Amino acid sequence: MTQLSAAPKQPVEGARATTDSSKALYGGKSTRRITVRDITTAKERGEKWPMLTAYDAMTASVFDEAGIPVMLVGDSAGNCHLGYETTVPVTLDEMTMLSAAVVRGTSRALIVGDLPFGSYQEGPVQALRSATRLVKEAGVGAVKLEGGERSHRQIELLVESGIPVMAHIGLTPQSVNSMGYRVQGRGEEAAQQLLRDAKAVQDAGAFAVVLELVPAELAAEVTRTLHIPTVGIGAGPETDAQVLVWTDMLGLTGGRMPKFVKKYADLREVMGNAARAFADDVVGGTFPLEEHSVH
Ligand SMILES: Nc1nc(=O)c2c([nH]1)NC[C@@H]1CN(c3ccc(C(=O)N[C@@H](CCC(=O)O)C(=O)O)cc3)CN21
Ligand SMILES: CC(C)C(=O)C(=O)O
Ligand SMILES: [Mg+2]
Repeated sequence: MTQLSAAPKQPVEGARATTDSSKALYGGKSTRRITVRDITTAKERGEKWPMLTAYDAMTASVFDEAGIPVMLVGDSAGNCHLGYETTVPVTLDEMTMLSAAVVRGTSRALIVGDLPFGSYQEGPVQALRSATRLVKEAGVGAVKLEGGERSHRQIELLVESGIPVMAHIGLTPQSVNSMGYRVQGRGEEAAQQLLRDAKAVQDAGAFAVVLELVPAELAAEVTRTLHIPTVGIGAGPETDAQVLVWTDMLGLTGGRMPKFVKKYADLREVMGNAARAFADDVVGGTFPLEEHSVH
């Protein structure tokens, strides 16, 4: 991480207190990495927390310094970072490389690596082999996989083996070819299935569960029912945590956004303007100037 080492790894004492977006989770003092246990006890204290995706070391270092306590190396890297249409083609090799970069770019956040499609569906042994790569080669502190009841055996073996698991139920994008991108849990039967999925992943030992694109009232009920934290995306305001895809919330993704996205900046415009200004300068001969030149 030589390129990034110019930025202080351990922020100077005092500077952090006012800028930290998650003081409570960090206890306002510790410089060690957040652990799964910190996340669990946050629910007992009634603290909400933010999670963002990250796919590279530099972006992750920005969020780490901003005090984001948990980062997900999401397989949304497929469409947000690698140029695929969906998350389906993403490979375990790609997730390992991106996860390693995010771990190198951070010193405080808990890093969760997403297991990509095809790396755990064969069964618990395949799941353990894949998760072990993310833990050993990339250094993630936890992994995430999609599916409730259908993935409970995978979750059990990973947890037994010492790998913390974040589950993911509701809309599970790796199943886009069979379920589409539709709201899940609407209607009594679908709501009961979501509740069964939530209990199944908790019983299997997951330390947290993502609820994606489910009605707010149902997400609130799941959050009250479970003792593990719920992480919402398009799941209303009552979940214990919220996650957004970083390129969506910073306005870089472009195109039509899902309804649940809040855009906190327009990096697409900022970066486009900068690129156009550079191009104009070069074409017009106003860059470089004398001050940018060596003799
Ligand atoms: N850029 C990006 N942002 C995401 O949040 C995201 C990804 N990519 N890729 C992986 C999954 C896929 N996700 C998606 C994809 C599409 C919709 C979508 O079209 N939602 C509609 C609602 C459809 C309905 O009403 O049933 C919307 O308008 O919100 C939602 C989540 C969430 N994840
Ligand atoms: C949307 C989140 C939960 C995710 O799985 C991803 O970014 O891949
Ligand atoms: Mg994902």
